[in-house]
Amino acid sequence: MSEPAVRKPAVRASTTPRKLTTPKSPDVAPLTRLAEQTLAENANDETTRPYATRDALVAVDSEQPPATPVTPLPEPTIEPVPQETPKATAPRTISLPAVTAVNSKAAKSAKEPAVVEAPTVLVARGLVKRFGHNVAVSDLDLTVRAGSFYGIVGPNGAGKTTTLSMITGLLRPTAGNVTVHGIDVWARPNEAKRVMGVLPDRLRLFDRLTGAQLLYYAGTLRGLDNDTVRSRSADLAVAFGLEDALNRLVADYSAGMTKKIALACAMIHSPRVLVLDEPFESVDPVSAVNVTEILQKYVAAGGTVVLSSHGMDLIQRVCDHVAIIVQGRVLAAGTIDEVRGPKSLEDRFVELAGGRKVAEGMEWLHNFSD
Ligand SMILES: Nc1ncnc2c1ncn2[C@@H]1O[C@H](COP(=O)(O)OP(=O)(O)OP(=O)(O)O)[C@@H](O)[C@H]1O
Repeated sequence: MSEPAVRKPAVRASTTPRKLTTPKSPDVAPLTRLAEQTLAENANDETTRPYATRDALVAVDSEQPPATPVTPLPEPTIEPVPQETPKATAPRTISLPAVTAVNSKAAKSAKEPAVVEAPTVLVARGLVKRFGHNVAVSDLDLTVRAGSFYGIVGPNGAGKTTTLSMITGLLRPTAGNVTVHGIDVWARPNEAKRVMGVLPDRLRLFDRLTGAQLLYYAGTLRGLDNDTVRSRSADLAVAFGLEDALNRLVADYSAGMTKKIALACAMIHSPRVLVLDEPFESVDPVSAVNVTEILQKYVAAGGTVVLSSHGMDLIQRVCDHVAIIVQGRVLAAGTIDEVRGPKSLEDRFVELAGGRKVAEGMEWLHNFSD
């Protein structure tokens, strides 16, 4: 079968694969190695294979298949992707509120110029989504650059999930267009989906499979061979703390475990872009730290993460860029420091989202019924 071709954009890893320091947590070491190796390998691979298919990433005990035997799925047919120069898309400047003071952390500021210089990997222009009379997303623009850790925040019902669903080819826009790595998501959805790993909101998994089977299914669907799927599944299980759960049905997983196995499925083919809708929802603090570290190293190796979250502290700490969406529109976008100005991101968010509401007329709640 001929290998599909996807044009490799210039990302930081393509020139000088960055050497990562030994991770603090031994749990994420295998995945760190995986991300580093596969991204560097992809970047240097001029035959432009969409997924890294290393023969032996990490030593795997082939004597330890998933407890429930898995019938290998037939090799999926993957359409060749024509070599194509991505359209030079001039990023539209989203007007930012005047920033009078910047309270930047040295480390964050140091990496921002590199991100700003990087090529665009995700461009959304004029996105609109109407559900009947309800306009969920209204003329929304978004530009994400390679190697960026991009946060999307907004109040409930702001249109974050709707936006991410349109970006990832899961929900057809009423108007507008999206390109990922120069590929028009809605004109060439199969090609666009190959370069993305997606964690949708309220994802319905095939939960009558075990975790191992689900990972196997995800990896095989993405065109990985048996050995690679097994080795990566083992790495991902360790990284997400799911080793002991791999042989249990996903239906019996807790909410956080389900989120983590879905996240693992999104990452197994080492995509260039990860689009994650509320990846930390229900995830315990220790796992959240591990997941964050994995994503940070993925970004450091040249990957791009776009995630939505209600965790302002997390976004401020982890992301280099943020967009605040309110009522389906981007009200502010840019580096974290540009958007928040002299305030905390949370205060800026609350201000843009309409301010805090003072709860009045709730005296009945203080007169207990018993
Ligand atoms: N399938 C649908 N049919 C009708 N309306 C929808 C549908 N999906 C979303 N909406 C509406 O679109 C708007 C945006 O919803 P969306 O789920 O994108 O918000 P969100 O920012 O992700 O919210 P949250 O933070 O609560 O997850 C809401 O008014 C919602 O009711």
